[in-house]
Amino acid sequence: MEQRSIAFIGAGNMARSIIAGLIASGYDAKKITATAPSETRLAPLQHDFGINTDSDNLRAAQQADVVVLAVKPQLMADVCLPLQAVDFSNKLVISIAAGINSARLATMLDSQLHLVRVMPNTPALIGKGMSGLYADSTLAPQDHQFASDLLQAVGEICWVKQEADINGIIAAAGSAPAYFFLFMEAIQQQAMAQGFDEQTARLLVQQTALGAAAMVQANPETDLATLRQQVTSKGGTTAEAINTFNHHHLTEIVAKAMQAAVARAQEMEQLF
Ligand SMILES: NC(=O)C1=CN([C@@H]2O[C@H](COP(=O)(O)OP(=O)(O)OC[C@H]3O[C@@H](n4cnc5c(N)ncnc54)[C@H](O)[C@@H]3O)[C@@H](O)[C@H]2O)C=CC1
Ligand SMILES: O=C(O)[C@@H]1CCC=N1
Repeated sequence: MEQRSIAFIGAGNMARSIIAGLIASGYDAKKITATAPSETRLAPLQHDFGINTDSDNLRAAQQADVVVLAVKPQLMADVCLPLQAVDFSNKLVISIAAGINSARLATMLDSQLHLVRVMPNTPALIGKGMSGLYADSTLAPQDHQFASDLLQAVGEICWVKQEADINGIIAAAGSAPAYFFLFMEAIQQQAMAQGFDEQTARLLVQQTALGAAAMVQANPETDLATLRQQVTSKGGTTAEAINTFNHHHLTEIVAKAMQAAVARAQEMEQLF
């Protein structure tokens, strides 16, 4: 991919995940700078990936071709204010923040922006990310391509046609690793309650989750319900477990949880 200079404004979990994925995919570490107010976040990034770090957001943004906004949504306005001094006319801005829309970002930076909103997720750290991307029709094809390449370096991507769909991506992918971790925690806890030690319980759940996800990936023509049915022998053990999930309305619980994620993103759009 094109090796533009990139400044990550904010060096937390998500920036680290993307940086790790980029470096693993061969991106030039010297072209990447990450910023944060404290060395505690920056030193490990410099040590682990050999990238540049800077505590000065303005300098990093001014020197970069691509500015990735990767701070918490509630900090975005404060972080953007000094960046209003940057000339964004020849820069691509990528925001990974949940709940801050394009119009608001343009106001915060007081500029017309070449902007892509991206909703990644933390498995980007190991090249298994899932990112949704949105840009309006004014984005130049080469910026569109760069954003695609950047996120494809750390996993799969899908472009959405309307900005509002980014909130759907949050619910289905950005936040979703945590749902799977929660489910895995629950299985691990119950396996321990049934007598397995912690390590064995973890192995049981992690290998099973990996195997299930790999089966989904390996059988793109087979729908998820069929894969489930293949495990579920009539009158057997799985049927009892699935009946119990259904009895307690698992599908409705998931729907409500995803709707709550979208609602919170919409609420954040008003708050920040
Ligand atoms: N964690 C996740 O799974 C995902 C997070 N996001 C978005 O990514 C963004 C960052 O989230 P996380 O990485 O989880 O948060 P985080 O709290 O781990 O990282 C935020 C970073 O910003 C830095 N920071 C604080 N004040 C700053 C300042 N004035 N200038 C520069 N950096 C500053 C902090 O030192 C910290 O390293 C958020 O907007 C979130 O909505 C998007 C998708 C997934
Ligand atoms: O929880 C959050 O707000 C962020 C956005 C998606 C994942 N983490």
